[in-house]
Amino acid sequence: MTTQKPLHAVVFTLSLQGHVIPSIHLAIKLASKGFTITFVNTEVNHRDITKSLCRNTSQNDVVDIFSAAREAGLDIRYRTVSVGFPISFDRKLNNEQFLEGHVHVFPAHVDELVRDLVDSADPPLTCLVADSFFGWQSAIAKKYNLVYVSFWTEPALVFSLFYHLDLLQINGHYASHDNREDTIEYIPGIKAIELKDLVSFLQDTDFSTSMHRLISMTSKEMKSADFILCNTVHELEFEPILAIQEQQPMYAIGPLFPSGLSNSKTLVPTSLKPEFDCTQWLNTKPQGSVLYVSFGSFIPCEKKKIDEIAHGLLLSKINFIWVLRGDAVSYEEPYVLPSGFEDEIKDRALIVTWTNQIDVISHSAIGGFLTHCGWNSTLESIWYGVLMLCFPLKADQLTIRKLLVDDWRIGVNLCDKKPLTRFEVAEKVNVLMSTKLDDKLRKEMIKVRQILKNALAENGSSERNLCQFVSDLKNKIIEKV
Ligand SMILES: O=c1ccn([C@@H]2O[C@H](COP(=O)(O)OP(=O)(O)O[C@H]3O[C@H](CO)[C@@H](O)[C@H](O)[C@H]3O)[C@@H](O)[C@H]2O)c(=O)[nH]1
Repeated sequence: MTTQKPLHAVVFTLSLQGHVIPSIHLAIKLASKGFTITFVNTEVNHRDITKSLCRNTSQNDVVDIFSAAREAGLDIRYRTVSVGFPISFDRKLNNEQFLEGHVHVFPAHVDELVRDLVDSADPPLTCLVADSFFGWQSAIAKKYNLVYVSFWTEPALVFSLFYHLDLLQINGHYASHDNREDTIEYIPGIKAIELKDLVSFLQDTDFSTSMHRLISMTSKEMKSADFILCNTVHELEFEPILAIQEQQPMYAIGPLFPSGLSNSKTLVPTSLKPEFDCTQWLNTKPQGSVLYVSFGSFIPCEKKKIDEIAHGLLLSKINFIWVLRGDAVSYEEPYVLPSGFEDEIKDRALIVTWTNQIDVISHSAIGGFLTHCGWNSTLESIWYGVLMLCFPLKADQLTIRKLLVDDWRIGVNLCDKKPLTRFEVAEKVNVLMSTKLDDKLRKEMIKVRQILKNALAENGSSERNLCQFVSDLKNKIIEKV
């Protein structure tokens, strides 16, 4: 039996910038393969995207972020869902409460929306695609007889760590009070990883928190997915991918970027904050002379370290753009730069609260990226061949640093010697910015960049994997009806 109607998938994303961006690009990719997509943004994401576009709307006005995509011929519908808190609820200041609601209250709102789609959508809803970090996907998919696709926005290596949480636990490397210094060599598809390179949450000694309940649920949810989509590239991470594929169908379909990257003003707005345009300033700077500094969208850094980075940038004498969020060091109090800093750097630096990162790192004036090693920033930097000075803060960033510096050798560690000093910052920035074309680091970057480009080329691995996924999904749906 074949189905004539297009596949209809509902896509759910988290209220986090680093997850919304790849989820939107995934939705566009699936729609471009003929899917009907209902993309569900949280109300908070929707409000922030709308605000960042400076539209004059009230909370109830639904500005459909996919309208241009639809005009371009894609069947993407747009809905919003409450996460169970009033829109004014500050997630950053009440994280425990938020995570509890995420697991216990949010699912009721999701259920209501999915039920409505199941009852009325045309073409009929057949598939639920959701970020892997929810706790309710498999139950809702099962209830409505939908195929469940888990979407992983981080490297496959990190997926594998969460997937094998039970192994880590049995061996005393998770949820254990021993601070063992061993190298972990028993996870299928991971040759060796040191404890310090595990995702920060897996190194916690207090695992009674909501975050740890969520981690445990995530690990279980992954195993009940019909399919797993991962924003990575097979050739870069084939060992963990092949090991997972022995258990479940996993497809590396990354990097998930705006369609037609040459024009970063994509069909669909993805930014949760207003963007400051840096391109005019960059146009005045010589090629490769500017360091881009950004630590992602929400994790704060210790004030002492940010102060050392500020002084180190001063000492380095390098041009730089620094995305310094108001909450760079704390959600309670805005960060204040050392006195006199802005006067001293005014001819060679630009400090902004948010920008269009792709516009910045694709600019020829950029010569390096001081990054927190978020996975999106990492993929974007590789795509544009920008060398990275790695300063992971938390979460998977510690593991991504290992990939960049130890495995692929395309990044430099910022903090080798603890504590971080301004002198180390200045020294490493200068080393990074003076890297020559024939240096090993740059040669390795060219190779890794080519792997990413090949993956997205016609008949490249990510393209093939996506087509394979669509075909396997169709078969699964036929099996289900
Ligand atoms: O001024 C800025 C700064 C960032 N970005 C974009 O924001 C995204 C940031 O994503 P990422 O680099 O992954 O960092 P986080 O926001 O910290 O992302 C979270 O989500 C990622 C994917 O799951 C994880 O790898 C990170 O550790 C986690 O903190 C990227 O696409 C950037 O291009 C901008 O557009 N403008």
